[in-house]
Amino acid sequence: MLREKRRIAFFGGSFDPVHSGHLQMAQAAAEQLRLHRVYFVPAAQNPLKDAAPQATPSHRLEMLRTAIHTERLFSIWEGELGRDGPSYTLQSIEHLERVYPNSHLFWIIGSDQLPGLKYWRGIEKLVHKIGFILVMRPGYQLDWPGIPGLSLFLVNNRLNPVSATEVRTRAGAGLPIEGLVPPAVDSYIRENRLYNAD
Ligand SMILES: Nc1ncnc2c1ncn2[C@@H]1O[C@H](COP(=O)(O)OP(=O)(O)OP(=O)(O)O)[C@@H](O)[C@H]1O
Ligand SMILES: O=C(O)c1ccc[n+]([C@@H]2O[C@H](COP(=O)([O-])O)[C@@H](O)[C@H]2O)c1
Repeated sequence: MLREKRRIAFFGGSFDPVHSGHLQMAQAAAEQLRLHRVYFVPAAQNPLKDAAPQATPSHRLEMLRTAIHTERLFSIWEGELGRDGPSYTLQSIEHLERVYPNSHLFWIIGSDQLPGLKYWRGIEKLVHKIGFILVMRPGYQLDWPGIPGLSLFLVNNRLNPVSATEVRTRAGAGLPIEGLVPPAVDSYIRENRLYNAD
């Protein structure tokens, strides 16, 4: 009997910190695209961002671990944190396609990433290796990027306006971040005084 190919999604991000929007989008993608697994991929450095993440790689990783540990389908791939320089997705996928042969590979993005997608390194090659799972983000419409060969799989999600910037700003100002991040991440930020939280 022919076995169904495994459907594996990678969810790249700075996760500085991971927040409720990230978790909801991964859950919606997993359900609607019948994913066998979702790997969160913390980036060392987004190639298109000037600023480095505020929290250290080990704090961002620990917050991810604490946020997903009860979710059966979720794991973390730490490969980008161990690489020097910008975290190019193509470089990650060229490695991952060897680790997961005979699988359908996907990369999850929010709709704010669409306008910049054509600037990703080797995007013309990347689109033939993976499908992009697109999650709408308030304020960012479906702006078709016009990249030949691009496969976009649209998730029907409840819009969530939360951003990591909002979490960092509120934590820095001593305001509550309850509901924006899982309770364990909230405690972690306070205990470790991240983002100047007291
Ligand atoms: N609320 C959200 N709705 C939809 N997509 C989101 C949302 N938050 C983040 N994303 C997507 O998740 C991925 C990782 O995002 P990232 O870790 O940079 O969080 P962020 O909230 O965008 O951070 P920052 O505010 O620091 O830019 C990106 O593809 C981004 O588009
Ligand atoms: O490969 C590229 O050129 C590239 C350019 C921009 C963003 N990315 C990836 O997109 C993901 C989103 O990053 P961020 O910082 O917006 O959360 C993260 O995994 C980045 O490494 C990748």
